[in-house]
Amino acid sequence: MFSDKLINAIKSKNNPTVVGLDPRIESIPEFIKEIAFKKYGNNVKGISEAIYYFNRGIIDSIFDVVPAVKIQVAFYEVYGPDGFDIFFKTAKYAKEKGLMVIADVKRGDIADVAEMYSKAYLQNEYIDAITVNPYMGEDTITPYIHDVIEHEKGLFILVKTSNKGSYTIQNLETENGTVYENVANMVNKISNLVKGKLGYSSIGAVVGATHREEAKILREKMPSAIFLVPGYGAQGATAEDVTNCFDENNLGAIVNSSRKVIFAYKSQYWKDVYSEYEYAQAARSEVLLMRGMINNALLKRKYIAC
Ligand SMILES: O=c1ccn([C@@H]2O[C@H](COP(=O)(O)O)[C@@H](O)[C@H]2O)c(=O)[nH]1
Repeated sequence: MFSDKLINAIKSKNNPTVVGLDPRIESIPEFIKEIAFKKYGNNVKGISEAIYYFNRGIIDSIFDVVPAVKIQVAFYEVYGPDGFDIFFKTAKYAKEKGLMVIADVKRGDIADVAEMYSKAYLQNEYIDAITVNPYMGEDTITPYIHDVIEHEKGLFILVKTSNKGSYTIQNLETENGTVYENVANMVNKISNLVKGKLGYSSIGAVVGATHREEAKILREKMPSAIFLVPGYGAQGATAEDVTNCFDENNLGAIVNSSRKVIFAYKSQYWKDVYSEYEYAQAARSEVLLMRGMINNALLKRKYIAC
């Protein structure tokens, strides 16, 4: 079952983080673009191949220390069929390296269309889980559950997103609490249908790292859901901010960082240590730093609670 596999991978790597493969062509090292453009031209094919070369470097450098990667489809979709091809090739490459693969596709549509999305992603052998948008209602989530069970896949449902604008709709008060609390109640109900041996569900929630207080409420509302937590690093959230997403066993959450890890070689912190040729080593150093910071913050929280 997806949840057992993910929790075991987090435990064995002692690392509750996921690296986001959100490649922006302008931030990819020049040497990679030169190679790819020379071979394929400075066009969507050349760009897609540059992205694939870049992703492979990152994956080779981090696969032994992180449990999973999250691939944001928008950065591939933008390059049409060539980009889409690289999206699935990246998923395959990561999977073959033993990583779990979360496809961040944020789908949401009426039930019979959702069934097609489910087939496209949850029935793909290289994808372990996807993100979905529940704001069209519970009936639009139901079609994915069959594939979650049948193919042992995972689902992360948007509950409280990391962006500032999430307040305008998700924090609206209703007679039964905020909108996001209502969505959390729905996720909790659904997640209880698919619990693994370790007590966690394969149906989890997306909870932004940028909302410390909301995370506390949500952790209580969805005790068996694994939280996928974006917003760490580039969006400003810190290791202390994410601790409320974890349960009393310091499990039950996986924190994503995309730009800050994959383009670490360009950052203030690492730019004098690594050249562009060493972009992948820089990513590894950044993710190890992130692991250390989060694990320390979790330990500190445990000691304070004792
Ligand atoms: O609430 C959400 C849900 C998803 N995301 C995704 O996470 C990454 C964040 O990238 P960073 O570079 O680490 O900021 C990106 O793929 C988003 O689509 C999110 O940010 N917030």
